Amino acid sequence: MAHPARQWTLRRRFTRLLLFAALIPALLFSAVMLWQQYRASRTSLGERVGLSASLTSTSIDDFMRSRLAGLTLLASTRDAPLADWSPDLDRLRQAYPGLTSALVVDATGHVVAASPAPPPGVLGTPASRVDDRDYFTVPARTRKPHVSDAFRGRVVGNTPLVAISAPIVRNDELVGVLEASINVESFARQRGEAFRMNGYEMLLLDRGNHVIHATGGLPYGFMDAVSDPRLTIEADAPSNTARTRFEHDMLDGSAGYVARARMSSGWTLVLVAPVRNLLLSVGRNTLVLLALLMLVSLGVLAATWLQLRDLAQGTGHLLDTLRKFALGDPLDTGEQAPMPRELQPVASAIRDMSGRLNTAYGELSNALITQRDLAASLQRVVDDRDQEIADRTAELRNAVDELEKLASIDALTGALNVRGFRRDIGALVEDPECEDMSVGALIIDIDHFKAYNDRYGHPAGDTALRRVVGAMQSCMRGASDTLARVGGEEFAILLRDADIALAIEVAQRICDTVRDARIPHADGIDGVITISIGIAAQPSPELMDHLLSQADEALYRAKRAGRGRISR
Ligand SMILES: Nc1nc2c(ncn2[C@@H]2O[C@H](COP(=O)(O)OP(=O)(O)OP(=O)(O)O)[C@@H](O)[C@H]2O)c(=O)[nH]1
Repeated sequence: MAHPARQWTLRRRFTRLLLFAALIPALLFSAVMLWQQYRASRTSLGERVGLSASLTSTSIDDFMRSRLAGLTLLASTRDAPLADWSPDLDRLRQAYPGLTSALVVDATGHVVAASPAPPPGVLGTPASRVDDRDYFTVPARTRKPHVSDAFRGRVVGNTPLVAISAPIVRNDELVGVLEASINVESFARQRGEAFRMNGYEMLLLDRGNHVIHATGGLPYGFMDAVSDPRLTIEADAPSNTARTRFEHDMLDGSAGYVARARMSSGWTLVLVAPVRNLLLSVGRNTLVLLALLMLVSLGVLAATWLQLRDLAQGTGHLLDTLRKFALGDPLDTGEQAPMPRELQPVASAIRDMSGRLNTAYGELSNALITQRDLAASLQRVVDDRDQEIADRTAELRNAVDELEKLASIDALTGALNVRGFRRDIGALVEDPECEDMSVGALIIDIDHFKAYNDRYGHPAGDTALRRVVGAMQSCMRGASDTLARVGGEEFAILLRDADIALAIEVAQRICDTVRDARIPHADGIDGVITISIGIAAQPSPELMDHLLSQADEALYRAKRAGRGRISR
């Protein structure tokens, strides 16, 4: 079975083409680009986080070194008794912002001067002993400046602190330690917030891997011990060297880069950069790209739909024009109609075609008129010929009928001859309406006709024959009776619808009429021509030869009985 042709529209096909030929490749291309961008960004993130860790650790080191230099200078140059250093401590704190407090500790670990000034009565008490703090014990032991681990203030406040300290040595003897506490917030918070704004987390660990500072995204507080080996760095690592690794399970399961840098103070700076932010960035780029693609596609679709609409209007106008032209209207390809220039050649072609069609139509009409005239004249000739043939046929038929008639009639007497008689008998036998019709037959012979010819001559014999026939015909009932000359002076009469009685009646009348005609015949009966008649009849036209034979036998009997009579 033939399938109907598939229907499609330019707009739907163009939409599919745009989808398959442009949008899907664009999406694939975008996916590859975004994947490459993600890979490059990931690599770049690793490099950046390492560099940032290195720079930040150096920056914090510089911060500490600059303050430690001031502290060392003061510790090595001041000659006044330790208890009188409070004004120097104040100046030191003014010169180096970020110093929360400054202390002068004697060689036994007692605070002897402080800035800001402690509550009255604190100095000189056990509460002012700091000989358990590393910022005292280390410089006292090593006679070198020192940067402490994290601790909380005891004498002045309870804030998260680190300390820098320098030994006070006079004449090669330790007389005390100059110490300054630095609020961790002063050098760590701003840096940490800057990193957080970029999606990083910052962790600053002291030598014992206790937290000096941790940004809000990390699960650590001040002085918490950090044992995660991915965040710490071995003790013998050189300073200012960032070590960056990619870890798969950081910060609540997110993967990310971890950069660790050992500082000259012995602290460790850790930066964690989760790639989740990269994924968010890639996701944002993806959304922007998709939105851009969508806008471009919608723009292309809108432009194409408008073009197709204009094209459809133009072609629709041309089709209307052609339809009207086909219905007989004059052609108007729309000089005024809005039509794109691309369709103008089509309109021009239609105009040319219509011109040729009009010319061809005119020529065809003329040819049809000529052909119609020719056909009419030919028809007239044919009609004339037909009429002529019909006339000739009628004449021939009449001639044939005449010939037929002549061939059936005896030329001497005008009665039917044997051929005509046989034809009548045949028609009677064949006629179904005469199937049950009784028929009678008379066989008639002129008596002593040889003698007549002998006495009066043959021409007189012919005349006598014609007179006898005339007499017999006068006795017949009409068209239903047939008279035929079946021999030289022998006749037969066929009587339709006649039984034997009627046949006898007609035969007797004929016999009497011929006698009464009184045609002189000196050798005949009573001096006139007489006839003898044999009669037969039967109830149907069947076996006509038998009927005629019976009549012939009856004639024989009439002759033998003396002639001039009838016999059955
Ligand atoms: N004039 C003339 N004579 C004819 C014609 N046809 C036949 N005859 C004659 O008719 C005669 C018939 O004679 P036959 O047959 O002997 O019979 P018949 O003399 O009539 O004697 P029966 O019939 O016995 O009374 C012959 O002499 C034929 O020549 C014809 O057309 N014209």
